[in-house]
Amino acid sequence: MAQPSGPALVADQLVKTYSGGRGKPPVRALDGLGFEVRAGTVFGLLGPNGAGKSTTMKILSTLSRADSGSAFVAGIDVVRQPSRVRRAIGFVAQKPVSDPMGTGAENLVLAGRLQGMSGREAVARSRELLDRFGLTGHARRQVKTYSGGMARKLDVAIGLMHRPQVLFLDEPTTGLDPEARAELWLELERMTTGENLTVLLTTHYLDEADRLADRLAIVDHGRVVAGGTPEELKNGLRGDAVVVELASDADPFAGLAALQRVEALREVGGDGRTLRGRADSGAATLPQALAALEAAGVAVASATVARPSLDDVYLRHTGRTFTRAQESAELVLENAR
Ligand SMILES: Nc1ncnc2c1ncn2[C@@H]1O[C@H](COP(=O)(O)OP(=O)(O)OP(=O)(O)O)[C@@H](O)[C@H]1O
Repeated sequence: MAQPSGPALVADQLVKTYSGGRGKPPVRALDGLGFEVRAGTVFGLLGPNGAGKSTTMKILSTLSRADSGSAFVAGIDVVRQPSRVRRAIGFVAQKPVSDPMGTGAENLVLAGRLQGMSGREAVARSRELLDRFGLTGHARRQVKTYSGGMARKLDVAIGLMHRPQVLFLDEPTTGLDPEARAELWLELERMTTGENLTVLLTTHYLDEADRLADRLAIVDHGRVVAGGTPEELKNGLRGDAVVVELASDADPFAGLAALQRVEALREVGGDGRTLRGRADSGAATLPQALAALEAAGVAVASATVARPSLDDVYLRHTGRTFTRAQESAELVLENAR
């Protein structure tokens, strides 16, 4: 039975092994992966290529079956009632689904009709979505004339035609230029507030996860290695970096001694005229650090506070930087071809 008050998505102890093919060992794509997503929120699965994000999405959207474990969408068991799950979800795959020869409006209406909407209903909903995604002026143009960003927005609109409760977005901005990415982010933010949707998003862009996801699971080798809001994950690293550049005539030793007296600052150290420390709240500690330096008569040239990034979080939980993990995953895929 559906449990509207429960989590919108549940993945519990999912295991999935693919046969490696022709003498190669099997691939354990999921190794006990689990998470829960609250209704009306955006949940991000963040991990490099091959981490198991798409496999998870396929299992939750009934396109694939787990070897063991369970999964529920809007309280519905994906194995027991797959057709009910399909009605409750929209799926925006990495590859475009629209017909390039059809217009934007035709594609939307067709998608609505395929989902069982009446002609009138489909036209009304398509107009609403064209407007929401800023495509009204292009509704009568063939999709083959659309830019990458416009085609992507249309794909998302197609996924939303039947007003799903849960939308799956598989790497929505891969392949888009930075400007089109930023624009799609804005649209996605608007969409989640406007439609009261639950969104499961996979991405290998740290900035995308940081910007769009209310909560995140960092996935590595088929397991969730860390989870929380982007802020919680970054705060888990215990502190912002406070960096002070001293003026050329300042005494670095006096500066160091002054900073060591600031209670909120830990791990104080220096490299030439650059002094640094960590603080739970960099913004609150920076004025104290500057006051301590001034009182000690040490002149400052500049000062900055840097928040820990999701890359730092990734490094902490997987032992390698995200960029490095992504590069080695790409190398493995290259060699497998
Ligand atoms: N149909 C399949 N047959 C064999 N191995 C597969 C299959 N699909 C996925 N895999 C393997 O399972 C692992 C997880 O793949 P998955 O596509 O879920 O990862 P991902 O995190 O979504 O990566 P990507 O960002 O590249 O889509 C990888 O090692 C992949 O090569």
